Amino acid sequence: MSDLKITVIDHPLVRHKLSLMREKDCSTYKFRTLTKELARLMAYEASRDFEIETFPMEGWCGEIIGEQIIGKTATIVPILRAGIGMLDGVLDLIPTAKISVVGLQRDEETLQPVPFFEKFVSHMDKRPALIIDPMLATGGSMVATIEMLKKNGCTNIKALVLVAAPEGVRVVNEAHPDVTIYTAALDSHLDEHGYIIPGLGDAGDKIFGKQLFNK
Ligand SMILES: O=P(O)(O)OC[C@H]1O[C@H](OP(=O)(O)OP(=O)(O)O)[C@H](O)[C@@H]1O
Ligand SMILES: O=c1cc[nH]c(=O)[nH]1
Ligand SMILES: [Mg+2]
Repeated sequence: MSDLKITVIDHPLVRHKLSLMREKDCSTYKFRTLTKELARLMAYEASRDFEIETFPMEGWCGEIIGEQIIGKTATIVPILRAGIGMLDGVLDLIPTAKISVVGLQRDEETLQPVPFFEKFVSHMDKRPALIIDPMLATGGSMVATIEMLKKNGCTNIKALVLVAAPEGVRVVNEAHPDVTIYTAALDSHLDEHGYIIPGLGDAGDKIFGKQLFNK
């Protein structure tokens, strides 16, 4: 696995919270709360390399040197549905961020992502983009999202996922080596249905409540 390009955020708080999410009977409320808390911690790490510039400012004791993040504010890109669960956590840290939305539904038979929605904010070429989705399984949904972002001019793209499968990381690395992936855990493998093992199960269903039927 050492050939995979991925940053595992193995902070004790992250490891503890992720284990709580793996519990068999984790409630929707608890799962949703932990998703938000983890997203907040991950956003802290993923924004570590945002560039800073200095500027003169008036402080209480006279002129001082202030610091500010350079350039246009980031756009957060939740992948519908499950990515919405991470949105508030990232916004806690980057409250001025703009939000672009991508809708993809993984076909349960073919495991291919089926696009159903996209809406991007202005100046995508000038903003860092932070894609959020709890699960990176085969990598199909992430690659499709990155392609949509690049088509709209994005050049600075990061992906934040709670759990990643090695198979999917490899697919994203090969298709888009410029994209940095952050995860709370790099798990073992995918099962025959494309679920991450040990993973979290169906993250969308756990955040929103189980779907009545699948289309
Ligand atoms: O890496 P992949 O194999 O593409 O799988 C990962 C995708 O599958 C899940 O979404 P799903 O399509 O189940 O939609 P949901 O968010 O509505 O549950 C998950 O949230 C990712 O978007
Ligand atoms: O393990 C997985 C794979 C795809 N989508 C999920 O919600 N979980
Ligand atoms: Mg789902």
